[in-house]
Amino acid sequence: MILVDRVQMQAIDRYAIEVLKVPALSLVERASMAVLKHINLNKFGYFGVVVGVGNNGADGLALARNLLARYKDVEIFIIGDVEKASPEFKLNLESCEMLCEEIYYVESIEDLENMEKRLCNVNLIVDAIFGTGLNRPVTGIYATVISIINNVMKYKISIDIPSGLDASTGQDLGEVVDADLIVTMQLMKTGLYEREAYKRKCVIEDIGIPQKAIDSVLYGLFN
Ligand SMILES: NC(=O)C1=CN([C@@H]2O[C@H](COP(=O)(O)OP(=O)(O)OC[C@H]3O[C@@H](n4cnc5c(N)ncnc54)[C@H](O)[C@@H]3O)[C@@H](O)[C@H]2O)[C@@H](O)CC1
Ligand SMILES: [K+]
Repeated sequence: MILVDRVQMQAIDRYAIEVLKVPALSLVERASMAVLKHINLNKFGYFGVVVGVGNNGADGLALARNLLARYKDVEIFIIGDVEKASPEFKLNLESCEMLCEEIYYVESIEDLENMEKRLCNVNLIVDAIFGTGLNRPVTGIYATVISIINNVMKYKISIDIPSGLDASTGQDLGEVVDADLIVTMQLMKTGLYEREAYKRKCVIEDIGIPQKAIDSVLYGLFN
């Protein structure tokens, strides 16, 4: 099995997008469909999707859009400054806004209380706050959001990595989402592999990153 750390995964993503011209939006879409594949839609019908504003959040919004397209009930909670969001996030948000009336921006104590109350009603929580972009301790509102997610006793799926976990070292960078299932994209991350408790809950899904991007970054081929 190939293992990659955070920096290697980011370099592979970048190579695929910038050198091999794979559209970032198509990777995000594939990531969302990879997660959807692991959701039993006969069992789960009401979803809380909690997103940060990077591409992990974009994966979450694309998943929300695909669930909404199937007439599922979805509530979306956004943490962070949308002005600074990635283009893939913004595009998916525009579509979610057309399909979903339940989009909540979590900024204040009241917003946190509202989120907690609402998450108690859903059947499944999707964690799309941080992925490989997490590079420092989780503090403030992010830490509170993760502890609320952990306190709500619902089935939880983390996209790529449980938010709060260091993708390279497997260290908890503060609060970490206690996921029931982790759908990690394209390659196993060292941080997940090092921690038995996370490794057990992990599935790896191909999202269409060409092998050439992996060979170039990991083995210096094609440079
Ligand atoms: N690069 C790409 O285009 C792709 C990314 N994908 C997804 O996107 C993720 C990576 O996306 P991003 O690089 O946008 O990063 P993330 O979405 O993981 O993180 C978003 C941003 O959070 C900020 N941040 C980091 N640590 C923080 C902290 N402790 N508190 C507050 N903010 C913090 C960083 O500035 C970071 O850019 C992957 O894990 C994967 O899920 C893949 O789905 C497909 C392709
Ligand atoms: K995540």
